[in-house]
Amino acid sequence: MEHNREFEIDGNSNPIQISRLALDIGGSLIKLVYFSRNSGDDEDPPKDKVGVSNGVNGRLHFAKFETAKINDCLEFISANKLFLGGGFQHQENCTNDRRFIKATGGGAYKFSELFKEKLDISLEKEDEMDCLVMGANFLLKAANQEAFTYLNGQKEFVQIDHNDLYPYLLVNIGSGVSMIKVDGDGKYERVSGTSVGGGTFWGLGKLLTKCQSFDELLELSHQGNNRAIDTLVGDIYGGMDYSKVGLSSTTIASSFGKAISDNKELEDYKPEDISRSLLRMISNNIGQISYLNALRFGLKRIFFGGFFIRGHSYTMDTIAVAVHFWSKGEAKAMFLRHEGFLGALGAFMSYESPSLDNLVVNQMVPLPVNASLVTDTNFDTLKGDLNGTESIRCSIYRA
Ligand SMILES: Nc1ncnc2c1ncn2[C@@H]1O[C@H](COP(=O)(O)OP(=O)(O)O)[C@@H](O)[C@H]1O
Ligand SMILES: CC(C)(COP(=O)(O)O)[C@@H](O)C(=O)NCCC(=O)O
Repeated sequence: MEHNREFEIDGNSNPIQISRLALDIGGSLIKLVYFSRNSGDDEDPPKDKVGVSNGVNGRLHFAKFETAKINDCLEFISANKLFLGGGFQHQENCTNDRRFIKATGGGAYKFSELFKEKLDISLEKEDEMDCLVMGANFLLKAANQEAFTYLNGQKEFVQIDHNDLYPYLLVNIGSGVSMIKVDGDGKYERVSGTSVGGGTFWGLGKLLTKCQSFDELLELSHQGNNRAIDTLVGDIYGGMDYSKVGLSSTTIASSFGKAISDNKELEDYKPEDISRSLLRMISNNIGQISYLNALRFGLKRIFFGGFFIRGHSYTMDTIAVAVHFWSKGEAKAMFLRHEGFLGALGAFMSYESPSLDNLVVNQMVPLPVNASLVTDTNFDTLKGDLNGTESIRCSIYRA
């Protein structure tokens, strides 16, 4: 049995002690969150009011892998010995030294045997919605500069009032989309969802453009013009607005509508235009359904997470405009810097056992006022897109 073992990862010269790893194994991506206490860290541990050390400094690391390449993920965990830190054995029963990792998402069930077989690790399953909500609540309360609005190309961080956070709508855009009304810590209801999500964009986009990666497809959308394929109100109304019902000539009347009448084949359209229309169609649709659900429950704030967003300006702009348009400015779309890691963070925080490490980690959840996440100086918050393989400095305090 190896507890609190120190070892090196990432070629860093400082010994790093990994004390927690959690996974979110989704339909498209596997997300990893792990905490390291870096013994080379020159900062003093956090102290309480009377100067007693009451926490640890360290780093939260984020990484992701395509679910289809799960073997790369297993190799990463194994090569970096991420499962060897303290607390990975069942502490409440000393005779049981089964190694386990907290895991959420459908893959925690699907790949359970594979983890056992390849790494001799049991996946301790945590409910996906529980984890999403736990991760979102934690970030909204504990992390600095986490939530932001995006309108007219401007990103603006939102100061979250901890006493006025609930209720809100959490929209997680992964392979599919879940919409969750959140009323408090552990208090939520999944009120809606749609199968037209990130998997749809990537799947259809791959078929229609022959792109080989999600990033390529997203990059293409930058250069495209959706008017080449979408039918606009003006196309139907002879260049005019349909002002009586509030539709301007530039509003999309029918996504991909031009493909019917253009008498063109798929090859006649530019892949960048296809990508742009697809991204717009899906983002618009999600924005609209989200707003309708917010309206259903009288919610004014909608937080969007999930890796579909990828801090991509056009995606966020489309979603924000859809929410603004349909709500006539009443509801607000907000995005999260750690968008894709909500579930993994929730799983990370669900460890429970009485060692110091566990105690410290557990304190992150109920006592967010005392927990602060400090942004790594290497990470430019304004550029966004925490893409995986980054880390953030993190001080975790006890009460
Ligand atoms: N590198 C990538 N590879 C595949 N999909 C990606 C990538 N980056 C972002 N995505 C988008 O993110 C979606 C998955 O989001 P995520 O929140 O991880 O959901 P899931 O838990 O279903 O895997 C994909 O369907 C795709 O739209
Ligand atoms: C089944 C899921 C919760 C799985 O989560 P994911 O891996 O997509 O993040 C999600 O894909 C979803 O909510 N789909 C939409 C199903 C529906 O409400 O129609």
